[in-house]
Amino acid sequence: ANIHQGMLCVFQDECLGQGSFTRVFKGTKVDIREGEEHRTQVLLKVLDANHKDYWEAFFEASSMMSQISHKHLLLVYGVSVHGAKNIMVQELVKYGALDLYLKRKGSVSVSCKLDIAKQLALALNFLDEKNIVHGNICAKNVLLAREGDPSQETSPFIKLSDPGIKVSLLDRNVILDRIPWVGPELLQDPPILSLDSDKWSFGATLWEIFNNGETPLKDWDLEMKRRFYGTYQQLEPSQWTELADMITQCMDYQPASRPSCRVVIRQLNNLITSDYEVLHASEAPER
Ligand SMILES: N#Cc1ccc(Nc2nc(N)cc(-n3cnc(CCO)c3)n2)cc1
Repeated sequence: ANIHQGMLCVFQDECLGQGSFTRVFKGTKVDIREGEEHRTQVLLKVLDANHKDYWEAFFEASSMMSQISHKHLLLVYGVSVHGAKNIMVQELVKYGALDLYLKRKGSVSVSCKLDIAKQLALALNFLDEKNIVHGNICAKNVLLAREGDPSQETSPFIKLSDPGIKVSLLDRNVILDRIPWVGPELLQDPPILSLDSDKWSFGATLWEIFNNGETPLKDWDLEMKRRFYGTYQQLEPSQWTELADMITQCMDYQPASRPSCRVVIRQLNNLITSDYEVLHASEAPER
C-alpha cells in the first residue's frame, strides 16, 4: 500500500501483463473524501526495480498522459513512489490490451476492426494537433474498454495507453526489437522522434488489428529485424488492396511522405463505407 495525494492503493492479484520495463497488476484505489471511503478498481503499472534509473522517463510518460484528456486516451490517476517502487496508477480498462484480446477472440468482425482503427486514428489526430509525440503506438498499448457486438449493434471502444519509457532513451537493441513498430528514422544517428514516427507505428498496428493480433516478424532476431529496414521491406500485404495500400502509405520509409491523420481518417471512412456496402450488398433490393 502507499499514500499519494490522499490516494491509498492496495495491490491485488497476480501480474496481468508487462511492458518493456514494467509489470501491471490489478489494484484498488481508496480515496477518502468528506470522511467517506471511495474504492475504485485500478491498474497499477510498476517500474522494474532493476530499471530504477528510468524513473524520470516513467513519470514523464505518465505526466504526458495526465496533462491532456480525451475520450480515447487512458486516464492516469497519478504516480506514487513507495520506497524503491515507482508506480503509475491508471484506470482499469475492462478488456485489457488489444493484441491479447484479438488473439483470444480470433473472430472480431471487419466492421469492429475498422471502428477500432478509426478511434486510434482519432486519438493520434488529437495528439498530432497538440504536437505531442506518443512514440509507442502498438496493439499492446491499445486498451479495449467495450467489446463490439454487431448482433447487439454495439461498437467497440478503445483507450490509448501511456507510451512507457521514451523510445529515444532506450538502448539500441530495445529499439531494434521494436521493429516493425518503430519508425526507421529512429535507428539513424541521432534518432529522429517526430509526429511522423507515430504514423509509421499506426501502420504496423493496423497490420496487427487486421491479422487478429498476430505479432509481426514474430521470433525474428535483431539482425534479421535490422535487415528488414536495411532492405526497405514491407509487412505481408492484406488481400484487401485498399487496406494494404493504407498500411504501406503509413509505413513509408520517407517520414514526410506518410499521410496526415486527416487523410488516414478519411481513408478509413471510405473503407468503412465500402465494407458496409459489401456487408449489406446481399440485402440491396433488386435493381
Ligand atoms: N484478464 C484481464 C485484464 C487485464 C488487463 C485489464 N485492464 C488493463 N487496464 C490498463 N489500464 C492497462 C492494462 N494493461 C494490460 N497489459 C498492459 C501492458 C502493455 O501495455 C497494460 N490492462 C483488464 C482485464
